[in-house]
Amino acid sequence: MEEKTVIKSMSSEVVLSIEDIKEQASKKLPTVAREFFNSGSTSQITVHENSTAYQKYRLRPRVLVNVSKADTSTTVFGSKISFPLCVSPAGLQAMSHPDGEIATSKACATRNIHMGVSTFSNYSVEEVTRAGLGVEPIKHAMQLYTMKDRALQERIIKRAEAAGCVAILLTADSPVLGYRYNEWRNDFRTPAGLAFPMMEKSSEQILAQTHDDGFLAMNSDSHSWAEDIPRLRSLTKMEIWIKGVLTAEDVLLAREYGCDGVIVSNHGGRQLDDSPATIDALPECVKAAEGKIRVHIDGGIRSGADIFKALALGAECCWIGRPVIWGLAYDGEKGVEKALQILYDEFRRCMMLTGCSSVADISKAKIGIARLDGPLARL
Ligand SMILES: Cc1cc2nc3c(=O)[nH]c(=O)nc-3n(C[C@H](O)[C@H](O)[C@H](O)COP(=O)(O)O)c2cc1C
Ligand SMILES: O=C(O)C(=O)c1ccccc1
Repeated sequence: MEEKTVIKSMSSEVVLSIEDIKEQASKKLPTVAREFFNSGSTSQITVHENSTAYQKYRLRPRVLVNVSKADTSTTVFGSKISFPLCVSPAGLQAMSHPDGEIATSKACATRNIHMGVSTFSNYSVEEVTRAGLGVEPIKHAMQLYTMKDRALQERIIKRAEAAGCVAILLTADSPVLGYRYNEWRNDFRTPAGLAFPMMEKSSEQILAQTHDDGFLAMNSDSHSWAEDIPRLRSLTKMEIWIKGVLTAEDVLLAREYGCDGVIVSNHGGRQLDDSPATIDALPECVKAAEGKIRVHIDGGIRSGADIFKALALGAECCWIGRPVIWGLAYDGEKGVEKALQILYDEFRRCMMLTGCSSVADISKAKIGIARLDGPLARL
């Protein structure tokens, strides 16, 4: 009787995986917030496939390799991070936990990884960068939209640069928001009391609009490579990355326009549904990059093995969105720390068990494609 009680309480409380954190978050978040965070657009094809597409890859371990000095670290934005992961810019983090992006920045500093700051952050870029000043200060990248109000966009750029951000992540996949049933069904609005300081908007102004209308009023759908990239280049010394690339064609354009990197991303399946899982778009993007432009990836990454597979397919670094939001809902800063710790531990063990002593050892030779009708297909 007593033993059973112990086992039951352990199984309901022990949080060991990102899935566990998601489950804990689901218990804490109101339905409207949970649906806003977790959903993709229209039929939910892409949001789902972002994660499941990783399952077709299998690992090809090498044995009897001395991995006693396995080193998971890598360099991103010219500075060393503890493993190849950064946190994607996601707006409205204070809807998940009151400490929002401040807690995320502190957890990133504890784990020594970089962080993207959304234009729709509930805390200012100055506050968020300050919170990341740990033992080894981490780097922040400012996420930017192609905005209608160019003067406001310019103020955001200048503030980000002055606050110490090292890169702009230009979100290029959102001339309009994706078609999101949950937001309309729930008449989704930013909760009272939350502000968007980078948008220079108060809680009252925000409440007057739905998310969809607010976005429509803000974002420019007349954006273009030729108009926007040279303009941004003239405004800042920060690196310029294009977030939302899914094709070789756009990687070639990013190269042509002198961008520093691309993030292969479908916005976590929230924009164009039926676009490919990012891990499936990655190979053509890496090929088109020819090592001349950096290639990162986000979307659906939920384990250390997923990070390993993305690196094996040529990504230099991975980013995560929802796992951080779930960590925040679960336990604020500690919850994000936990999510990052899980991914770090899983990635490290994955490296060691596949016989990799450094991130540079992770290559195509370490993975294959599982087939129902035959042996593992080599890449
Ligand atoms: C709640 C939420 C808010 C987001 N807000 C932004 C944003 O403000 N700007 C942006 O470029 N991407 C935004 N994204 C997309 C993320 O940057 C990222 O591409 C995506 O979450 C990665 O997929 P994952 O959540 O499956 O890890 C958001 C995603 C979510 C889930
Ligand atoms: O919902 C999103 O995907 C997104 O990009 C966003 C934009 C503004 C506020 C919050 C999230």
